[in-house]
Amino acid sequence: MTARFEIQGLARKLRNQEKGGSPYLFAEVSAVIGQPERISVIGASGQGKSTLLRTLALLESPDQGDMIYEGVSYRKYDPRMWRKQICYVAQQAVMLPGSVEDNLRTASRLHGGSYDERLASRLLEEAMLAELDRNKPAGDLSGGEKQRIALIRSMLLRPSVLLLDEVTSALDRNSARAVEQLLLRWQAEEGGTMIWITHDLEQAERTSHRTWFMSGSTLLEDRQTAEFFRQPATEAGRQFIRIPANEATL
Ligand SMILES: Nc1ncnc2c1ncn2[C@@H]1O[C@H](COP(=O)(O)OP(=O)(O)OP(=O)(O)O)[C@@H](O)[C@H]1O
Repeated sequence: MTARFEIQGLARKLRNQEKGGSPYLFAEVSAVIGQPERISVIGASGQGKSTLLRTLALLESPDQGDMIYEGVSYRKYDPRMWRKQICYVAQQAVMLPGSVEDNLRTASRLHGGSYDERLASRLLEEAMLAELDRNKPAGDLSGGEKQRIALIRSMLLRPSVLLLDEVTSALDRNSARAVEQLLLRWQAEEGGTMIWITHDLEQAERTSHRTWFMSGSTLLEDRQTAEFFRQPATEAGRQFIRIPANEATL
């Protein structure tokens, strides 16, 4: 089977390397995504998770390695076309100028697609934003509202790979659960891949089949989620999810 999305030996160098330390924020990151998948990305703060996802979306350039989407290297892609397929949703949502409605429409317009009004209304409702005044200036929204509008704005592009950077971090528990359900439904219907950074390990277990654990400047474990949480393969993984070494094999 041809891989849909393949990452080969991806590396990002540190701009200011500390003496004696690794010259890389991350290196030798390789993975194959052969079919639509739900992947969670976990690891301690500062391991380069956001930078990895931003690199996958070509918002930053890799210093080494390759990324191949449906058989074509990123080097041969128009970055705009790449980002339409592989779309990054930031933790700190940035609103475009104008109203909520302008924000929802602009992404489709910028990417040369048509605006799907019905899908927009459905996603707003599922994200518990049905009552939101779409004429309101987007800059006046709360942090949690902005986060959901930014997510929906990206989903309206129907990307094949959705890169989610802690997209429920500003939400209360009910809204976060609603967004989880929205994303799970979307993935089941659209058949796309989600790669989702989260610091909420229960959320990772609930929402993903596969887990990437970043540690020691690389993708240290790439495992089925259930297996990873039952028995990490590395001491760093065990410590991260706090399983004592003598219990991990039980
Ligand atoms: N090329 C680079 N050189 C030096 N520092 C960098 C580079 N790219 C990113 N950083 C810094 O490295 C740190 C970790 O990056 P990043 O935000 O990707 O980690 P993270 O694992 O997502 O962290 P968190 O879980 O706290 O969000 C950040 O302080 C970031 O500014």
